[in-house]
This record gives sequence, C-alpha cells and structure tokens, in this order.
Amino acid sequence: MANVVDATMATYVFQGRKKIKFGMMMMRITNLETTAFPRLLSFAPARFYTVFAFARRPRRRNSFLFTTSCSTDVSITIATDHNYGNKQVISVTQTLYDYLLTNVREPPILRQLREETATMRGSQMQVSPDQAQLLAMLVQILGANRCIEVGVYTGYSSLAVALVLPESGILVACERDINSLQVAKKYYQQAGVSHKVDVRHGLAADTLNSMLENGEGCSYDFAFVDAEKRMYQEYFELLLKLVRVGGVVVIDNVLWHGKVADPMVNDKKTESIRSFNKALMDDKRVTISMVPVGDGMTICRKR
Ligand SMILES: C[S@@+](CC[C@H](N)C(=O)[O-])C[C@H]1O[C@@H](n2cnc3c(N)ncnc32)[C@H](O)[C@@H]1O
Repeated sequence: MANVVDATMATYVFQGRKKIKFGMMMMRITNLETTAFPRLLSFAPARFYTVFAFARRPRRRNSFLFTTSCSTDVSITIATDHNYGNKQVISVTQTLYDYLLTNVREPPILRQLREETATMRGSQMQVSPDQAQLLAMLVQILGANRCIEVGVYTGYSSLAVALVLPESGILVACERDINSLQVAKKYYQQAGVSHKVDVRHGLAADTLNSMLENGEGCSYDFAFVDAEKRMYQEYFELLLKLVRVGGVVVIDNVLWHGKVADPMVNDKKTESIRSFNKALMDDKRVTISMVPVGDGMTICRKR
C-alpha cells in the first residue's frame, strides 16, 4: 500500500460568471516499491504527485473534468501521530513560497549577487533570501563579532552576514573554489565589507584545524556550515571547539530535499546527513532547533 502522508483539496474559481468548484488532490507517497503508481512517478521532484484534479459545476453531477494541473497549490500537513493533537503545519508550496519571498527584506547588493549567480553553474547551491535573512538575524541577536562560514560559493550567505557585522567584526570565509571566490570578493568590495571578511582559500577542514592550532578555540560567536555533506560531522566537531559557550553553529541542508525522511533513499550523502542529524539529536553539548527553511537548517547553541 502506498503510504499517503499529505493530501489537500483546493478551492473555488470563477469561469465567466459561474462559480466552479475546483479541486485537486495531492498525495505524497513514501513507499514507492509497494505502490501501484507507475515507476516513472519516482522521478517527480520531492515525490509530490498530482493524482487528479476535477472541476464541477454546481447542481450538475457527473461533469468531472480530469486534468493534471491546478492554479492553487496552497496546502497543509497534518501530523500523522494523533498524539500531536492533529496539529496542522504549513507545507510551503510554490504559491506560498512566492508570497513569503515578497516579505523578505533583501538588500539590493544581495539581490544583485543572487541575480548574477543565477546565471552561473551551481546557482542552486546558494541559500535562499529567507535563509540569508534568518542567518543575518541570528548574528544580530547574538551580537556576534567573530563568525565563520564553511562553503562560501559566490558569497550570498557570507555577504548577508558581513553586512550586519559591526565594523570591528570578522567573518572567516572558507572555500576551495577560487573562481567562486572571485565573484564573492567582487561583491564584498562593492558592498564595502571587504575589511570584515577574511577569505581562506583551501579545504575547510584544514583551515579550521589551523585556526585551532593558532589558539583561536572558543573565540567565535557564530558559524555557518554549507559545504561537503559527508564532512558535516567533522566540520561540526571543529566548529564546536572554535565557538564559545553560548555561540551558535548553523548547519544547512539537513532535510536534504526531503530525502532524509524517505527510507527508499540510501545514497551516501543522504545516509551521511541522516546519521549527522541523529547524532546531533543525542548530542548533549548543544541545544538544537531544526527549522524547515530552505532545504532545512539546524541551529545549534553550544552549552
Ligand atoms: C552549497 S555551496 C555554498 C553556498 C553559499 N553558502 C551561498 O549561500 O552562496 C557549497 C560550497 O562549498 C564548497 N566546498 C565544498 N567542499 C569544500 C571543502 N572541503 N572545503 C572548502 N569548500 C568546500 C564548494 O566549492 C561550494 O562552493
């Protein structure tokens, strides 16, 4: 049996002067091996499937129109365990996410960088504007002065952090790809924050180790991890030594496009993030909050 964990029925639309009931059922299926649906469905992103949609004129039965698209895709998810009191949480659909983005205050320089990066290879790697806004807010709430980023790419998240750091603040930006760093540096310059960013070209683990050897342990307030997924545990251990008590380490991609929750997905990266999440859950050195923003971020505060 397919395990249906999401379902939603949609709304009313107007066609000419007539109100037409328009419905769409979406299902999320967690067990593809045993489902009766065709295998090709497994190629659909995030495993959300439009099963059918129908339109019905009031008072006229049997006039169903089958289609596979719908203009409205706002939906909710209900906790499957009744012990959560049938709690309803928002599933961020395209429509809702577009709305959310209209409520993000993205500085013009970040927008410019995002738009330039959008034309480049790997652009899907940069954090979303709402994620960047959250990172910047965490830095501000912490009153952070000393920060680290592991995985800079063209600099979107690092610039968001550098923009809110005080003039005396510093962000150690670790990245192995020199071409991406050229773009990042150009934007640090344009934004007037170059003096706050200490760019370290090379393998991030080497940089973090050398910082520890340099006696910089327990001297940082904030760190953001967004690089090689199979290295997450190693980065985390190093960063936990570098941040002070009360400092924060944020880890990106912890939901990994939903694959972590799909028992049918067992590739190395997914397994690695899954076991990292599990280890973090049992890690008494930090308090944690996993947040479904972007591809999922876990915020860890060092005890
Ligand atoms: C997801 S992207 C970072 C996106 C960035 N945070 C942003 O918002 O634009 C990951 C980056 O990590 C870099 N990276 C991967 N493994 C690395 C390593 N071992 N050391 C340093 N950088 C690494 C990649 O070159 C890539 O640019």
